[in-house]
Amino acid sequence: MTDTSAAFALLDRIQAPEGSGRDIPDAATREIIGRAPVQTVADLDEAIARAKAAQPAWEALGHAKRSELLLAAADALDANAEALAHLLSREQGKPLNGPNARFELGACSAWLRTNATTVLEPEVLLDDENLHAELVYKPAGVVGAIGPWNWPLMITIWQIGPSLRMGNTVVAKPSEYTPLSVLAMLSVMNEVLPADVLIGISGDREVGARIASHPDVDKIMFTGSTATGRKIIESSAGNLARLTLELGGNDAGIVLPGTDPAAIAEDLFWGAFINTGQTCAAMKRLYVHDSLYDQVVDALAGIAASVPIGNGLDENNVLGPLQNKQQFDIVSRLVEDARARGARIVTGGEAAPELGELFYRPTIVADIDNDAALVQEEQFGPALPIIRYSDVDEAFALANAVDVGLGASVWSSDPEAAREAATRMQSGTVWINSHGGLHPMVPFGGVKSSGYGLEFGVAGLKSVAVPQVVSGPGRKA
Ligand SMILES: NC(=O)c1ccc[n+]([C@@H]2O[C@H](COP(=O)([O-])OP(=O)(O)OC[C@H]3O[C@@H](n4cnc5c(N)ncnc54)[C@H](O)[C@@H]3O)[C@@H](O)[C@H]2O)c1
Repeated sequence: MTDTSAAFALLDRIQAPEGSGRDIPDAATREIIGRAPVQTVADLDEAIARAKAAQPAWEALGHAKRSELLLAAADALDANAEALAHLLSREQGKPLNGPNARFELGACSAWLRTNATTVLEPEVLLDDENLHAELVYKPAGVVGAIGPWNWPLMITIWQIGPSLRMGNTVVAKPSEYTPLSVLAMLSVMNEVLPADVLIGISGDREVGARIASHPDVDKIMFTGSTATGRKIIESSAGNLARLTLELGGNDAGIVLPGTDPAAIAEDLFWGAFINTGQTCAAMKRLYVHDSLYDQVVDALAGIAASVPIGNGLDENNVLGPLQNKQQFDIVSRLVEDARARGARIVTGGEAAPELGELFYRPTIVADIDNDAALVQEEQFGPALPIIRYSDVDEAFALANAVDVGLGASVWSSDPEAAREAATRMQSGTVWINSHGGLHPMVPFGGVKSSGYGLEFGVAGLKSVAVPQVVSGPGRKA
């Protein structure tokens, strides 16, 4: 096990005084690692008032100075990356190694640097004899950022980086499952940012609901479940706050005929099992052509049965526990339902209590009907149902026959066929021969009930701005 003392030093900055707050367990061992402050709606109101008061001066600093400060915040994150990764690993459960905690910290500073250096220029709409019209982008004002527990640091950065870059101030509420690592990260960034530009608030859903309905919140960046997204739409109706909603998904992958299973097996596996499957844009169901079905199932089962799983602080492990009991129960229930329906559990399909209370073995389920709950619901865990198909059109029809559309993927040895097939997927993003890869300059967002609005790149800056048309005399004036 690695040394966690630096992580505890960060924790001491933000946790509630002894005898108060809410105990937060280590996801793997269930030991209590710290106490989350329990802030109230009154605390939130006060935080929003401070953020509102700080906004004009932050905007007035200008792009160059804000960029400089955000780059300094990214440096501060890098300097504390190892400590934050340890805290994240304990609280969230993801291992330090693999595409997990250290990877998440690396993504945080990379995204922040891209935000800091991306420029949103005014757009000239018309420039003729009579009229010059352009669109300029101004900060929305105060942004309320509400995040989930699966990639808590990275998703918080996705929400706050563009917001700060554009001159908004931010009140950020982490999930009640992972408040400590997010508050610690914000405290590191606040070493270099002006006071009240970025305020963390640790509260429950009541506090989240108040952010959504608060008259002084101008923009809400929400990432979480579709059910909560719907509530936020309702709560924000009164003040018409602008919304970016990144919601749940049920991503499909389709392996087309003529693909080499050995060449894609590792990428298929990580496309589904990254972060123990607790990833919004992880592959949650895989459709494989009859001609390759057995080979793909065997290859994935071989990886699933041998991948190192256990406590995230052990450098050997690359998969950890489920983050919380609720999620553990959902995955267990869906796999049991598949078993009861006669699906074949090729590997896994059971808890791993010798590793800890919330560990579940990576699970491959074959010969499963498309209408099984494990296929139709967002299982958000380490279980991949693999559905056999013989007709490509039918595979696309089944893949699209859900009410969500976040990511999707098409796998083929023929790049032309893959490109042609890709656009048939009803999803915000479709990847070819990979699943889930994101880039800070490439927009990301969902369609259907996976939400609306885009994050990342220039589109992400627009989403935290309000456009204004400036219209004046044309060239002949
Ligand atoms: N589309 C994406 O980019 C993306 C990314 C990550 C996770 N997700 C989705 O998030 C879900 C998992 O996250 P979760 O379980 O933390 O989601 P959740 O909806 O339960 O909670 C998310 C956040 O909303 C807050 N909240 C709860 N009720 C609220 C209310 N009435 N008003 C305002 N805020 C409220 C919670 O306190 C938490 O901070 C999955 O469905 C996953 O697909 C989506």
